[in-house]
Amino acid sequence: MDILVVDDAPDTRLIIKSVLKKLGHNVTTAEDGEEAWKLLCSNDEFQIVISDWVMPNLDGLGLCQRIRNEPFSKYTYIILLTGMSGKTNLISGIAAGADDFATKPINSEELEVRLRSAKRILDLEKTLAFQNEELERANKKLVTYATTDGLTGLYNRRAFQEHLEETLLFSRRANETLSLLILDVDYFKAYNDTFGHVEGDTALKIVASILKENSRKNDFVARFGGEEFTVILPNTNYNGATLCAEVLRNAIEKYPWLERKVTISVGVTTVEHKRDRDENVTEMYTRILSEADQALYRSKSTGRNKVTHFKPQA
Ligand SMILES: Nc1nc2c(ncn2[C@@H]2O[C@H](COP(=O)(O)OP(=O)(O)OP(=O)(O)O)[C@@H](O)[C@H]2O)c(=O)[nH]1
Repeated sequence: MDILVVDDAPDTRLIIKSVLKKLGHNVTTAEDGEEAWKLLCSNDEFQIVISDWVMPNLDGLGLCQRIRNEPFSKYTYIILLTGMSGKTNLISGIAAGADDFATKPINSEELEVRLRSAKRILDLEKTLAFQNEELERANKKLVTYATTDGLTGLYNRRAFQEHLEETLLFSRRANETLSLLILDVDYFKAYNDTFGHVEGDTALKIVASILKENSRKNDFVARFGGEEFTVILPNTNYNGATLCAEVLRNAIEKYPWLERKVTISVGVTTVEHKRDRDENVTEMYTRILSEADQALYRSKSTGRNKVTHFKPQA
């Protein structure tokens, strides 16, 4: 193991170093807590620190506290050396973060036994750290699976609803305008029927990447389901939303489609947070989705490949 020995007495440093070397460890020495601290900060390989208690500059207790307050990537096992006796010292040593104690003068057998128990603890720490990392990785994967659409890689409907509800609440609090687009591929049943489902899937993937590429970083692009997509436009007013929708519609129309030109119809709604003061978030969500949907229906029924903004009934 890599061990840092800290003691202001040169004799003690030498004795401990030679005992540890005989036991097969790599040893570095420091004259006091400050020197030890510098070494620890520049080298994260030290697994164990064996430190004297009373030293000039920074003593053993102070060194312990610094190590415990610093989020080193790996656990450092600390053995405090002491000529002192009595419970009070032991308690303050443990409170400062020491793992074990050894009394001076050093006895090589005692040190060997204490290092064996240190190794057990360090191995356990390593296993725990590994398991934690694995858990974190698995959690991240789960979150990604739960919020991502498998075919297009866009956010899925669940993530969309969650994000829209959050954005609605935020925009209402901040009194900001927000817009929502619903985009639906035109005559997609015919596309599938003519070219098959695999080609249909490819077309949906292309549509998804065009939407993503032509949206701003803050816009939230999702696959709502089937051949239907949604884009949340935070802090965007009526004119801005119409412009964004036109950009997306146009980008899809202009794409050099191989099989057959694909177009989309778009429904747009803009939330000003005037009519909805008393609504809860689910009511707001349902209302604005329905508004965008009504606008989409108008785009479909008046020719497709067009953008329609929702107009509230007078
Ligand atoms: N290839 C493929 N097709 C899908 C997927 N999800 C939905 N579809 C198809 O999309 C088609 C949607 O058809 P409709 O709802 O009738 O709408 P449309 O033919 O696009 O007509 P309009 O929307 O009125 O222009 C259906 O044939 C679905 O099977 C998918 O993941 N992959």
